[in-house]
Amino acid sequence: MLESLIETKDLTISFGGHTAVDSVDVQVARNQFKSIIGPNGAGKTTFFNLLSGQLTPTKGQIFFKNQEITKHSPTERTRLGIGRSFQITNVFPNLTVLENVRLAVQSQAGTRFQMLSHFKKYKQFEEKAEEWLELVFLQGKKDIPAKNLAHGEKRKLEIAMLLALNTEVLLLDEPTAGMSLEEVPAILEIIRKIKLKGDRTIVLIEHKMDMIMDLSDSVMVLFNGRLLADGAPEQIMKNETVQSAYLGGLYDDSAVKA
Ligand SMILES: Nc1ncnc2c1ncn2[C@@H]1O[C@H](COP(=O)(O)OP(=O)(O)OP(=O)(O)O)[C@@H](O)[C@H]1O
Repeated sequence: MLESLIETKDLTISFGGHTAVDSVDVQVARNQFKSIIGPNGAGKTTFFNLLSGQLTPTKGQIFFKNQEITKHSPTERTRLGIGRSFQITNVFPNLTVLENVRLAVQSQAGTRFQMLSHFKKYKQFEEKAEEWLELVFLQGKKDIPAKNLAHGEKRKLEIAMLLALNTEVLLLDEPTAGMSLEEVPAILEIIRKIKLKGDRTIVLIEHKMDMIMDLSDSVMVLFNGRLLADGAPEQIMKNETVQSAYLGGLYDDSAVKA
């Protein structure tokens, strides 16, 4: 039995009369790659917002390493080890790509570097930032202002900034959203590299099914806020309830084809 790193129990949130996430019991094991799929409006992003602390549930609980974190703020959760991909709004547009990542490195460094001189510290932060930029294929762009990056490059920068926080868990919300088709393989490659390092637990929301099948150890399906299925990718694809939800005309199937 894999150790469960994140666990939700009866996790529920309602907005007015609408229950966006409805009694979800789910477990994510340490170093597992788990994907969340489901039609538009199924509750995927809301579920993420509950995990990362942007939203507080109406009912139910969230545990991280067996500690209840249901009421913890987003900052506390990041400190504990749950990181969520930065949105473009968290990027300083006028700072260079390298400076943005260096600041993220610095923000998690805490007191570890206190003994070093200011200059040495700065150098170490910068070297670490360069490593992350190399991993996301942005080393060639490190000296340009973040605002001058193309959309796909900004998404790579967000991933580098998330990696720089060194959290055990990475919550990735549609990293390929809004990208041109040519940009998608690079993102897939970056995520595969992170997975292969083997030291992170990754939860991914994606509409691209080939990517889900390629990367996931486990897939959970949300439908109308409810957990419809949860299991190995091949099982999920064979699951009749999932098939009828996806293929039975209950929703726009562009998500499956994409
Ligand atoms: N703050 C909010 N206030 C009211 N309703 C909300 C709020 N956030 C989400 N919802 C509703 O909850 C439902 C789930 O939305 P959510 O964005 O989580 O779906 P999703 O599965 O991520 O969809 P998509 O694939 O389109 O991103 C939707 O009906 C949405 O309108």
